[in-house]
Order: sequence, then C-alpha cells, then structure tokens
Amino acid sequence: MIELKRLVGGYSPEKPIINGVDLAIKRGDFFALLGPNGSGKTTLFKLVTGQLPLLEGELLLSGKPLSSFTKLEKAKKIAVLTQELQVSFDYTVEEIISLGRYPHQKGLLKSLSKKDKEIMQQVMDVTGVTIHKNKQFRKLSGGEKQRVLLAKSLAQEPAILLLDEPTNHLDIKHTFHMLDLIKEWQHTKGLTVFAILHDLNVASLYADRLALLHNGRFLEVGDADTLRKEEQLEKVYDVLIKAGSHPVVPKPQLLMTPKLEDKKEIYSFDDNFKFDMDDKCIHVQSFKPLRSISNGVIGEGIQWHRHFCNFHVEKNYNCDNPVKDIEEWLYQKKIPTEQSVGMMTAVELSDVVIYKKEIKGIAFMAVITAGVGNAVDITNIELCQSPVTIGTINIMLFIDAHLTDGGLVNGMMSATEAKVKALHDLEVQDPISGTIATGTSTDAMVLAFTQQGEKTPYAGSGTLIGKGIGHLVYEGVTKAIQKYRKRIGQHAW
Ligand SMILES: Nc1ncnc2c1ncn2[C@@H]1O[C@H](COP(=O)(O)OP(=O)(O)OP(=O)(O)O)[C@@H](O)[C@H]1O
Repeated sequence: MIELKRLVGGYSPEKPIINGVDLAIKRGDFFALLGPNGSGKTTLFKLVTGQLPLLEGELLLSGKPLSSFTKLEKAKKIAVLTQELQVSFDYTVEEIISLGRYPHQKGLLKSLSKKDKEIMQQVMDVTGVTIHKNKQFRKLSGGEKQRVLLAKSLAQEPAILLLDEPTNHLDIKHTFHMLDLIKEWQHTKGLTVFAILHDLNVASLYADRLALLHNGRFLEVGDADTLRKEEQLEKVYDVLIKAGSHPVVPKPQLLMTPKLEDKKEIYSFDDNFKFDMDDKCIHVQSFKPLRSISNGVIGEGIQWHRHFCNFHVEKNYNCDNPVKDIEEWLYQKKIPTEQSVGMMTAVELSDVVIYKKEIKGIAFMAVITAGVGNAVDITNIELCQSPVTIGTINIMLFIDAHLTDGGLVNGMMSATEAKVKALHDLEVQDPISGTIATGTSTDAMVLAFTQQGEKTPYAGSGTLIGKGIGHLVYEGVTKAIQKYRKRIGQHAW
C-alpha cells in the first residue's frame, strides 16, 4: 500500500541524508523504523509525510504518487503523530481532538455532526483522556499531551498512521496501552502503521516488519527475528547485545550488557559460600550471584541466585501450595525470595551429603539429600500412580565455571545421567513396576555457576565440566541413598 522506491532526500541536494531506500508496507501491517541517533529516521519520516521534498525516487500510495493526492484526500487517509507537543492556540483537549474530524466534515460552515461527536468520544475513551476533555491542552503533562494527540489522529479515522516515537513521553503502562490500542485498530480496522521506535524490545513485540536504518540506508528489512542478529545490532548501536526470547510472546528480546561487566573481579570459590543448617532447612548462601538452572519449587528456569534452600517437610505434608509455603519459610528466615532457589524434601536433613572436589583446576561442590521411597521408573508408562511414600532426590551443585545457557542445559543432562547411573548401580527399584528406577517423582535440581573463566557452551560427557558434574552427582547421590537406607533399615531392593 505504501511504497518507497530508491528514495533519496535530505536537507540539501549536495548531501542527502537518505541514500536510496526501498520499502513496501502492506495494508494493515505495523512497520517499525529503527536505527541509532542520527541515522536518518526523522528525515525519512519527513520525506514520507511530505514535510521534505524527495530528491530522487518515488513515494507511492496504493500505486499512485503521493504528490498526486490533494491535501484533503491525504488528510482523509493519513494521520501523522509527530514528537511536537506544542499547539499554536490555547485549545481545550476536546477542541484539539475535534480537529481530527476536520477532513470528514462537509459543507461550507463545517460543524461537528452527531457521528463526529460519537467518534471523538470513542477515541477519548480508548486513549483514556476523557477526564481531561475540558482542560487546556497546554496544562497537560507530556504523556497526557501525547495521548490527546493520538486521540486526534485516531479521530481522523485514517487508513494509515505515521508515528514519530509515539511513546517517548509515556511510562510503561501508557506505552503498552497506546501500542495495544494501535494494534487493536490495526486488527479491527485494517490500520496500516509506520512508526519510528527507539526501544528495540517494544518494536519486537508490536511490529510485523521492521527495518534497521544506518547512515541513511536500510541494513535489513524483515520480521522481528532479524533482531536476533546480535553482531549487526552491536555494530550499529555500539553496545554489547544478547538476543533472548520473550517468555510468553514468541518474539526476541534483547539484553544489553554494560561495558563494566567485562571488568569483573575474580573471587575465590571456597570463600564464596556460607552454610547454615538446622532440622528444618539447609541454606547455602553464595556471596556472589550465581547463574543457575533449576526446577526448584521457586527459582525455576535460568536465573541468577544467591540463596539455595532445601526445606524439610513431614511425610504427610499437604502440598496444596508449595510455592506459598516456601515463600513463607524464606520470609521467616529473612531470605529474599526473589534471589532464592527453594526445594523441599521429607528426608532427614542431617543425612545430607556435602561433597567438595577440585577436578583439574575446576572447583565443584554438591549438596544432596536423597530418599527413594517414591522411586519411579520413568520409562514404564503403565503404572503411573500417585506417590506411595514421600521420597525425593534434591541435588544442589555449585561449580566454578562459565557456561552459556545451552551449556547449563547440557549440565542438567549430565547431572541427570549420573543420578540415573547411581540409582541403577544401587539397584533402586520402582516399587510398583519392580524395574530399576530412574529417579523419584518429585526430584529437584539446581546447577549454579560462578560464570568465572572462559565461557563454554559444553558441559556434556565429553568435557571436563560434564565429567565433574557426573562424578559429583554419582558419588553424592550414592552416599545420600546409602545414608537414607541405613536410617530406614532397608539395605537392598
Ligand atoms: N534541519 C536539518 N538540516 C540539516 N541537517 C539536519 C537537519 N535535521 C537533521 N539533520 C541531520 O540529518 C542527520 C539525520 O538526522 P535525523 O534527525 O533524521 O536522525 P534520527 O535517526 O531521527 O536521529 P534521532 O534518533 O536522534 O532522532 C543528522 O546528521 C542530522 O544532523
């Protein structure tokens, strides 16, 4: 619907700012224009909105040159929202919004019709400015003004909305509300959107297509996944960038790393831990945050943590809301929930196995409790029943190494393989199927890394880290199960 063909333009013919830009935006698409300061975004916006003449190339609207449309025709189709928040006269909010209806008003003595008033009310409601409708526009805050000007643009009932940094004065709530609203109009009314956005993560969430402008040219035009190209972004923005994924929306999200993070001081693994234990809780505190991967009741996924807790519960513990319970226990111990991994076990905590080892220069520490009354052979699908007795293998593993997120997953695999081998060698059986168990039905694990030393994506059985994980988990789980068996007086399955 909007086509830019070899567009060249700027403030002087001798030194164009936009140097041959090609772009096609389909009807109903949300297009985001991205680029660093001075890359030419506003200049391109001015060319598209007609504030600057084209030096070369074509700008087409529905296949016809934009210049062939009359002013009124353009005003009926296109609404423009710039960063300019000043208006010349002392208008009220309602008067400003009524200006949006101007292109649709008929007759010589243009006045607001019933339909105009209905549309004005509708856009004031959706943008949340109805409460300001009788106020003087100049007396509003920057964010309120921005929403009023959006309401005016929407009152125009445009087919195309051109936005220059529409959210730069807005807080997070209003940023998301405004973009949600524009997105809704895009879906329900087929609105086509061309928006300059500075926030790459916001652009990723809302834009169907986006382009990265650099020195007046597009480096790339594509969907949000083009933002996964870290090297390209780092080159353009001169910032260390890591592309990750939004946990709910299937779109990339970018994490920027401050330069100071490169210069972290190295600390001693041995001196980094404080160990507290009573009959209710094993608490391993790390003075430095550790990069951890876990399926703990709290602190699950890949995060940074400083507190690692294994809580004792009675065998008949009613686990209706284990998250709430662990949060409450952490609160009582004054341990910050948001920095903690929390797991629980019915095993006596005094049977914990703490195992430290340095393997070829890499320090490891395992803290393991094990009960196997609830052992399960995961490969046997026939006999899927609720636990007979409570029993859990809880593994905490601390390692002085630096892993990527993929490496963390790899480490979890290595630890699981070693746990399964320990159960196999001890002939722990699934009491229902009578076959060798692979774990218990409620096992928890956390692998926590200092992120010191050279970064590696590998922690499998072909690596020293993987072997170390395997060795510590195997030894630790074996000893912990032996202690458990001794306590309950069962020596063989
Ligand atoms: N009125 C002007 N006359 C001459 N040069 C200008 C004018 N406005 C902008 N420029 C120059 O054009 C180049 C691109 O500026 P532009 O405002 O288009 O960048 P931008 O990508 O929108 O930047 P920002 O993110 O900082 O808003 C800059 O080098 C700027 O100095």
